[in-house]
Amino acid sequence: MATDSWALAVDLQESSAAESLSSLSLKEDRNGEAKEAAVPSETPQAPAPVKLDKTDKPEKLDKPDKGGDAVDKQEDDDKEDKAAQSLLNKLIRNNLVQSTHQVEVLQRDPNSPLYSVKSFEELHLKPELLQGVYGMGFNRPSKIQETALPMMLAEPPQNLIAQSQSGTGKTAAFVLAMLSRVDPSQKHPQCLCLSPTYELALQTGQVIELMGKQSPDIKLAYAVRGNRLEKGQRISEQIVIGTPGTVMDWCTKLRFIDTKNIKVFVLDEADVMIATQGHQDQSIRIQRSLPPGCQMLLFSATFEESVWKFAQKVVPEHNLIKLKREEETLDTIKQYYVLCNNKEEKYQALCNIYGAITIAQAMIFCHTRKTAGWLAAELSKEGHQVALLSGEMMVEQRAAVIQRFREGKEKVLVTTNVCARGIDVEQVSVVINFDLPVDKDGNPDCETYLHRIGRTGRFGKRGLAINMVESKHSMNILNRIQDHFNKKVEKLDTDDLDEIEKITN
Ligand SMILES: Nc1ncnc2c1ncn2[C@@H]1O[C@H](COP(=O)(O)OP(=O)(O)OP(=O)(O)O)[C@@H](O)[C@H]1O
Repeated sequence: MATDSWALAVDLQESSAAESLSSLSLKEDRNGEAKEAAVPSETPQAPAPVKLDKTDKPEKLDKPDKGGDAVDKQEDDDKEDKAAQSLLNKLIRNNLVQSTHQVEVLQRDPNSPLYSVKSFEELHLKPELLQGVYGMGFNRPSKIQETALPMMLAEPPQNLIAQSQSGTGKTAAFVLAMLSRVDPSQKHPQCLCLSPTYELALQTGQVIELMGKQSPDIKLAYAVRGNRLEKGQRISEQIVIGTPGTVMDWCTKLRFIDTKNIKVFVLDEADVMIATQGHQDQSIRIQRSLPPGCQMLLFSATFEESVWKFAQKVVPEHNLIKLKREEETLDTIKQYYVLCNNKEEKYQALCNIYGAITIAQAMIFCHTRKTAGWLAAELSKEGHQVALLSGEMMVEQRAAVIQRFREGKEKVLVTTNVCARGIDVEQVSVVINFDLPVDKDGNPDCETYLHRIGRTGRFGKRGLAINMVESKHSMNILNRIQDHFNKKVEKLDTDDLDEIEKITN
């Protein structure tokens, strides 16, 4: 592995979904109301069902048939159909427009070829992995995939520390790298992946299972709390995913995992990892038990000083992919704030937002369990399908709540910080910070802010983040968050329905 570092700015133009827009076709029901946007099979991801909101509906839907001249009526209908069609196209476009970013790539090996991989084919993946990728509806790699995959798959293996915005495909990138390196004929652990939470371990496990669907000989084991093995048992699965505490026990104390053949070690969501007491030390201990030459890969959406120090400790001699601060927030996520005086006013603002725009699914973040419980109850009374997720629930219960939300059984998820990070639900179009994220000293928690708003705007989709500001103090917090990311958060007057509607344009 080479040692010098150099920098390269790459223009990130994720064009695949944008290109596919032109081929979207529309289905209408008998009323002319949009039911769904049908997407041809080569489109990388299915768009969220698109609905016309009340005011956007073509007049035809509300007007009684006046009778009269059939030709005039036909012309009227045609015009209205066109208007409906163009409106729908706009909505679909808004939901799918992809983002352009600048990624700064600092790579340690000046001689390494400058890859700009344009397709998954060019990565020379095994055919069954290519099938797995396409089977998930991925057409083209995202920038982080395009940039990181050649480094991760290079021979001899190279270490990597990589940052990319929330929802840009980091998980898919390292899953592909792990699956590529496994020798299916060898029945022992070869790849070890650490996730900071039980929920994230399960979610990443699902991605491994999906992507590895065409590789039936590659098996996966979950090293998470509650998963018990017999004393003396040895894991034969080639990939192990788990949380640091359990993985450490399985590697050291219980010896279920033989680490001597591990060739890839992945540390996901490093910023979340180090925020949890004990995880940092456990991760380092696990890393030290791995054989020399094991490839180390570390991913994070943010890189505060502490994350950076930790990353350097666990990933020596690394390549580096890093974002500039102002690129950390995604332009596809529009950010607003609403001024309120108390929690009742915040609740009213929320109702006004729901009254004005169509929201596929929303996540609402509260500071305390008490507020979360109150808000969930109020929203349920209004007839919303609400799920409540908070820290005191058992991990299995939490995973079940997230799964139901993912399946769309509930449309609103009210939560404390438990769910701020990593959870991937494609249909979340709005994130509401009912309370702004602060740390235990009451200072703005910018990392958590970034993770929370990153629950929407997944993979280039458009998203809305709305912050409820309740006092001068919380305005001050928001100002500091704006300064941190060098991004303006616009004011929104939720008493003005027209203004709320505009934010979806
Ligand atoms: N190349 C691709 N084409 C289309 N969709 C993709 C592609 N790669 C990933 N996705 C989808 O985009 C979404 C976000 O991807 P992923 O979870 O890998 O992002 P992430 O960067 O790990 O997010 P986070 O930082 O929040 O953990 C997922 O639903 C995933 O299936």
